[in-house]
Amino acid sequence: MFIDLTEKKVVVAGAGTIAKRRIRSLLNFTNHLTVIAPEVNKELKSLEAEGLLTILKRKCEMEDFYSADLVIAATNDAQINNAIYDTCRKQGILVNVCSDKQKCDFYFPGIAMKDQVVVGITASGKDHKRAKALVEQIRSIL
Ligand SMILES: C[C@@]1(CC(=O)O)c2cc3[nH]c(cc4nc(cc5[nH]c(cc(n2)[C@H]1CCC(=O)O)[C@@](C)(CC(=O)O)[C@@H]5CCC(=O)O)C(CC(=O)O)=C4CCC(=O)O)c(CCC(=O)O)c3CC(=O)O
Ligand SMILES: NC(=O)C1=CN([C@@H]2O[C@H](COP(=O)(O)OP(=O)(O)OC[C@H]3O[C@@H](n4cnc5c(N)ncnc54)[C@H](O)[C@@H]3O)[C@@H](O)[C@H]2O)C=CC1
Repeated sequence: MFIDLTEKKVVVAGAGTIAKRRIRSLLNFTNHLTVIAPEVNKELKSLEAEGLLTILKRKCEMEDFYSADLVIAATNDAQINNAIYDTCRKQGILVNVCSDKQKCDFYFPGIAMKDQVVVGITASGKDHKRAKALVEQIRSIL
C-alpha cells in the first residue's frame, strides 16, 4: 500500500544518522514534516531555511505527537523511543521505532525513485543489509 503522505503530518523525534536518512526519504513525499531534537546539524537547518521542514530544537514532549499522522522515533534514548511508541499506540498514530523492530507499525523501506516510479524495499524486518543491497541494484536498473 502506497499511502499518499502529501497532506499528512509527519513527526520525527531525533536528528541523528538514522533520522536524517529517513527525513531525506520522507521529504520526497510530504510537505508537513517536523523534526524535534536538542541538536540539529547544518543539513537540516538549510532544509528548514528552504521551507521544506520545521525544526523544534529541544527534547521531545509526548504532546508533540498528538496531532501527528505518522511518527518516526529515532532518538538514541530507548526509553524515550518506547514512551513515544506507547503514546502513539494509545492515540492510534502509526509509529516506527528505529531501536526496536517489535515496535514498528511499519518498517521503514529502502527507496529507489526515478521520475514518477517509486520502489520501496523491505526484507520483512529481517535483513536491512540485504534491503540496502537490493535498493542499490534497483536504483541502477531504474
Ligand atoms: C527492521 C527495521 C525497522 C525500522 O527501523 O524500520 C530496521 C532495523 C534495524 N536496522 C539496524 C541497523 C542498520 N540499518 C541500516 C540501514 C537501513 N535500515 C533500513 C530499515 C530497517 N532497519 C527496518 C526494516 C529492515 C528490513 O527490511 O529487513 C533501511 C532499509 C531503510 C532506512 O533506514 O532508511 C536502510 C537500508 C536502505 C538504505 O540505506 O537506503 C544501517 C546502515 C547500512 O546498512 O548501511 C544500519 C547500521 C548498522 C550496520 O551497518 O549494520 C538496526 C540496529 C541493529 C543492527 O545493526 O542489526 C536495527 C534494529 C533491529 O534490527 O532491531
Ligand atoms: N533502524 C535502524 O536502521 C538503526 C537503528 N539504530 C538505533 O537507532 C538509534 C539512533 O541511532 P542514530 O541515529 O545513529 O543515533 P544518533 O546518536 O546519531 O542520533 C540520536 C539523535 O537523538 C536525539 N535525541 C536524544 N534524546 C532526545 C530527546 N529526548 N528528544 C528528541 N531528540 C533526542 C539527539 O539529539 C540525536 O539527534 C540507536 O540508538 C539505535 O538504537 C541504530 C542503527 C540503525
